[in-house]
Amino acid sequence: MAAPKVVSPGLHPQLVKLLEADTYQYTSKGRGPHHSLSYYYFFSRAAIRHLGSLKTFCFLSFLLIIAWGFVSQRSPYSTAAWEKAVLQSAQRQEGGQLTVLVTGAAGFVGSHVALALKKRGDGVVGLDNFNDYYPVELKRARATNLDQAGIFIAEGDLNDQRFLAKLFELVHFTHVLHLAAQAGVRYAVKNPLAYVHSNVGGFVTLLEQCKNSHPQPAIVYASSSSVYGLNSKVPFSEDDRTDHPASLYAATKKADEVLAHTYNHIYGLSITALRFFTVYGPWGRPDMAYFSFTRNIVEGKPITIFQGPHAEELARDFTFIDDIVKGCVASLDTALPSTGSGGRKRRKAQFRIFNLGNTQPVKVGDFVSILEKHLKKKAIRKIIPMPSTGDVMFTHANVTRAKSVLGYNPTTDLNTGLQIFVKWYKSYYKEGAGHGDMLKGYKPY
Ligand SMILES: O=C(O)[C@H]1O[C@H](OP(=O)(O)OP(=O)(O)OC[C@H]2O[C@@H](n3ccc(=O)[nH]c3=O)[C@H](O)[C@@H]2O)[C@H](O)[C@@H](O)[C@@H]1O
Repeated sequence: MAAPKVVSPGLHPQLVKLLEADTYQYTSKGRGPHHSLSYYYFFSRAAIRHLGSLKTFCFLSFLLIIAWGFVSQRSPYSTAAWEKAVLQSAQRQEGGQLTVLVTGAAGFVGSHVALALKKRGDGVVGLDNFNDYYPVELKRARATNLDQAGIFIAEGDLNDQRFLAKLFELVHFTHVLHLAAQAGVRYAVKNPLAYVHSNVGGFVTLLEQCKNSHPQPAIVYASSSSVYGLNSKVPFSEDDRTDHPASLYAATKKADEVLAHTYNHIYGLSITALRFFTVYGPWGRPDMAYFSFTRNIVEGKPITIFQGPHAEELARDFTFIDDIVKGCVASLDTALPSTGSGGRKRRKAQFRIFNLGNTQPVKVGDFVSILEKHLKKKAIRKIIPMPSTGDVMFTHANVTRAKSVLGYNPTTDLNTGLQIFVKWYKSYYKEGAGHGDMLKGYKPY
């Protein structure tokens, strides 16, 4: 088939020839190497035909150059300064053995573990999209702490393949600690697709990147106690059923576990899932009950305490952040290397699942009493029926496996942990410290 003949006023004949050849390649034989040039050519020709002058063509070209400059400005990861910051952050110090990409590094657990790794000399690069699920100022403040410790957080979305590819091209990560997620059980009713986007789409994009890397990193990632769903066998053990989730959030975390298994099975990625049990502590998440209850008690506002269908109290195996950090670090240290290369596994790779809980469930009413004691203020308690937004009645971790393989041994009871949290909360939000308005207008889900 012959290429269509076109009239192109104002263009050099050589250029016309090149463009027409390329246009032909694009329209009749699939995508040619210069197809964006062809789009531009068609667009320009149409403009010239309709507006009728070379001046118009020049003006459009000028606009295109400005627009291109704007687009490339919006990709911070294409700058030399960005690359330098990533490389510096990835440098190991004396005593450091690992080079770790921490996703969700501006988040609660991510910021704590990133600091712990950096402190012992590991190379650490953070990744976070700084979404506004809860006040971004708190994430920025955590990022400032990391920055002061020499940890750079690359800002971008996990679903952005180019962004991930660029990071992995610059740094050979030995490990990925994947903690970025759309968190929160109840918010999933309001915005289910945010969970699918981050927890499923983002996770698969990351796994794809890891599988394609040479060498492949070992992956440790955050699952959740919520995968036990309606399980009634206590305490929860890793081999218990996890096929009856009570929330869409839990369903996406369960999806992560099965997706992880697939990538381990086909591509030889070494993968460890950590089922966290209601983690709390300083620099925590404002959407969680310990944080939002504290705020309401301090401000003299009522708190809502959920109750089961037969007036039973709900209970959680609240776990202090320092214990979780130790569990994460031990998981990284005991992770075996991945075994795949070039899209195939060479041999079977490590696949592990651990509960990281405190092993001592506490009823929500008792947990509020401990808060009252440390805040030296009574809560205005409103007992309401548990809404049908995905909560489960209780959680309780069996950590035998984590104990024997990771040496995991939770040591902070709820009384001590909440005392530490309240101390942090008061110092952080005190008047005049610049953080007073950080949560203004924010309502947890
Ligand atoms: O362990 C987990 O897997 C999960 O722990 C928490 O989820 P949750 O246990 O629901 O934590 P909170 O939202 O802090 O709730 C703690 C307890 O307070 C109760 N609650 C919460 C909010 C409220 O207004 N009233 C109330 O009684 C909840 O039902 C729950 O029993 C986290 O939010 C999840 O991201 C995490 O995956």
